[in-house]
Amino acid sequence: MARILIIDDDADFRDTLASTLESMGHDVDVVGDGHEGLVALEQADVDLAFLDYLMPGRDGLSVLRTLGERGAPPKIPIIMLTAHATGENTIAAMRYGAFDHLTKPIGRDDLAAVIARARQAKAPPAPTPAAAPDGVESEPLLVGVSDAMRAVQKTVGMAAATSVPVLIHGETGTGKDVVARALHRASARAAMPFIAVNCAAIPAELMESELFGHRKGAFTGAVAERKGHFREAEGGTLFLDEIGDMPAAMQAKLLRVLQEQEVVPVGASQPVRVDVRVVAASHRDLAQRVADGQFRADLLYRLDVLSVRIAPLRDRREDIEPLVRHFLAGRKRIAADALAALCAYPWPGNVRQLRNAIERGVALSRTEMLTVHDLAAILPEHAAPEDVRDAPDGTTLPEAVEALERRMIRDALDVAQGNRAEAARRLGIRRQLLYRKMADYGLE
Ligand SMILES: Nc1ncnc2c1ncn2[C@@H]1O[C@H](COP(=O)(O)OP(=O)(O)OP(=O)(O)O)[C@@H](O)[C@H]1O
Repeated sequence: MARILIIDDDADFRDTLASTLESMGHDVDVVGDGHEGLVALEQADVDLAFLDYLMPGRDGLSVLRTLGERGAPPKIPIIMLTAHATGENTIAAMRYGAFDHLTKPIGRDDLAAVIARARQAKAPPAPTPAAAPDGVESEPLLVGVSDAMRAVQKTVGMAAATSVPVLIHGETGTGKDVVARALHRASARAAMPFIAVNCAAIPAELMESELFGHRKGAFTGAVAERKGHFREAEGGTLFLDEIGDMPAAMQAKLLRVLQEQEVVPVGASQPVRVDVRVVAASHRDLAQRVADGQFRADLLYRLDVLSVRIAPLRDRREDIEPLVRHFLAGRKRIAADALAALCAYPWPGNVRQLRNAIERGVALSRTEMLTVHDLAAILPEHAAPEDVRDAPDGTTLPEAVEALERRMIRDALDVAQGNRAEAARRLGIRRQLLYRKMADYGLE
């Protein structure tokens, strides 16, 4: 049995949660706003608390934040509850020391599970009291509602309260850069620079000077002093993308910088101290690169203090709809069948490909609603299933016929190398009909 505090302004929700918890054998205290909640958290002798996010006056985030600023970060696990989880409020809650961030309504099994986890936990890690920027809700950056993306958001929030290195894994286009930026923005370094460097794009011989800088005259072409990305990022975050492509000699130098917290500019005799949080990312399997002798194991351990794994988009299809709406940004609406097709598509290029597809759709469609007809232009590969029996459940006969027609027309045009008269002949239809269908399906 635990003693549990509920802080929520919604009386109905509060009472239902309280009676559920009581029926599970717990002792429950309730308060109805953030001010009382703060007092209760500082004074009451409870084992854990459920804290509502949106409350008039002092909201849940402000309660957590104030505890941190008063130097009394939550000593007990505090579970943030919200009806509207966003990447931003998830990151912010975890950043300020929430034990977990859950969405309402919360079922009995989930309640039991989180209480068990919270009771096993030791004191939650103290968040750094320095304030992150205001307006956490201003610009949604890390969009996604899937369990996989919620886990990423929570890790980003927890990592933001520290300055340790973070290693981000994910296929190309999954959002590694977005995660690194969200981490920086949620951290106490937010007002300082965020510098992103693509290690794969820098020639090996220039990398040392790019990262650590050089003195004037250090080598031919060094006509002026250069600071280098580490020093440009002073006080902030340096994002080293495609770290797996870093040449071996640079890996050794980077390891030393991480160990010593100082860089030696090319041509300089004295090291310069740096205060930089390093976030690295790779689309390669770095453990495999270590096994292949292409990446230093000691550097991997240094970088991989906290890991964030971003799943490919095809493995978190629940994120497609919120991403589509985020990228449309209100410029157009989208028809249900078009959305369903986008959700079914495998997205080998992940979120980047989805974003580009939406941009193309917005540019190429003349109506204010994107329909399934626009998809042929958005996704050139948007093909009908090879066998109509493979069509997703719920496909109607007209949709199946349309998909088949579209594929046959495209194939005939391919075989006829774009010659429409020839394609019409192969299809056994008149040229005018082919033209009309091509226009209907956006195949021109
Ligand atoms: N969760 C997300 N919410 C909003 N936008 C996203 C999200 N994930 C990715 N994007 C968008 O998708 C595009 C690709 O993301 P990003 O550049 O971060 O991918 P990446 O994994 O760093 O790619 P690469 O491996 O090529 O470096 C960007 O335009 C980014 O804004």
